[in-house]
Amino acid sequence: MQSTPQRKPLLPNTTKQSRISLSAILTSYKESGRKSFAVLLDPDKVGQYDFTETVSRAVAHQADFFFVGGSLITDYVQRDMIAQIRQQTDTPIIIFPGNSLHIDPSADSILLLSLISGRNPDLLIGQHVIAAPLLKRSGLDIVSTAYMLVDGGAQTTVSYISNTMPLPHDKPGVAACTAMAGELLGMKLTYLDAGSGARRPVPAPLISAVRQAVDTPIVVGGGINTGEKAYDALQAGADLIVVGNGIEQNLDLLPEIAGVVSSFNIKPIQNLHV
Ligand SMILES: CC(C)=CCC/C(C)=C/CC/C(C)=C/CC/C(C)=C/COP(=O)(O)OP(=O)(O)O
Ligand SMILES: O=P(O)(O)OC[C@@H](O)CO
Ligand SMILES: [Mg+2]
Repeated sequence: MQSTPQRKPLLPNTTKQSRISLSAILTSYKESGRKSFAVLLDPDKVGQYDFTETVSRAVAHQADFFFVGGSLITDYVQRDMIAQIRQQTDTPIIIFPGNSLHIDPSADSILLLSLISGRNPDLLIGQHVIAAPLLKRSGLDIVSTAYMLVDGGAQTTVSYISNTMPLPHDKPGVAACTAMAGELLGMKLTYLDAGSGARRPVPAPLISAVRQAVDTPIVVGGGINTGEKAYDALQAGADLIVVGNGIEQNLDLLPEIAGVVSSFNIKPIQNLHV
């Protein structure tokens, strides 16, 4: 019998290994009670504000992560943006993708979002099938994420683009069951998002209900544009908060957010008497 000749793969397997595991970092932070914050940089808005200034201020105020992404990306700037952040800092860069076109191996991690609050099969599994071979080769740290949109008081870009209905903001039980399903399906992070620029952020009772329902780290974003809103989300059980528009519009929000986050991280002084 003739043996089939072994074909050489057209492309070599990637040798790049991501330097981080975001879910391991967030899980260990959660276990030690440490809270963190990420600054969201939208490649579509790069010409609209001084992006390098935002990065250096975020670094000065010890932002834990940079999220890079948007529902739409209308120009080829994402890669340059990542390179620019790398020039300024070692802070991990996480892609927050709107679709499979946004995969870029030059980042550290990518949130593999499955939009489990909606019933759009393309965003539950379709994009993932298309992206799987590229993701496998990318060397990126891939973070399986239960992504849930929560009604933030107005139509947001994400709910329009995703053609999905967000979870009702006053039904914490529905949110808790949805988050539980995501965790049982093996997703490593739970992300509650009121949508970028939301009029009202994810309500505290809804965050608390999800906190009680799952053990995964919880990320909360959308409409966090004051220190008080950041405090409320963290106090209700968020492990990581994500701030985009608020910082784009007002850099002075950065020290405020950083102050709130670190107030949760200051441990009470131990009793030193023996
Ligand atoms: C399979 C891969 C690689 C990705 C799947 C991607 C999925 C399922 C995305 C879910 C739906 C979606 C469109 C998410 C986008 C989230 C995001 C990056 C929001 C950032 O805010 P913008 O929506 O750009 O807000 P602005 O209106 O403020 O620009
Ligand atoms: O732009 P903002 O309103 O901060 O929202 C960011 C949010 O989409 C991240 O979850
Ligand atoms: Mg955008």
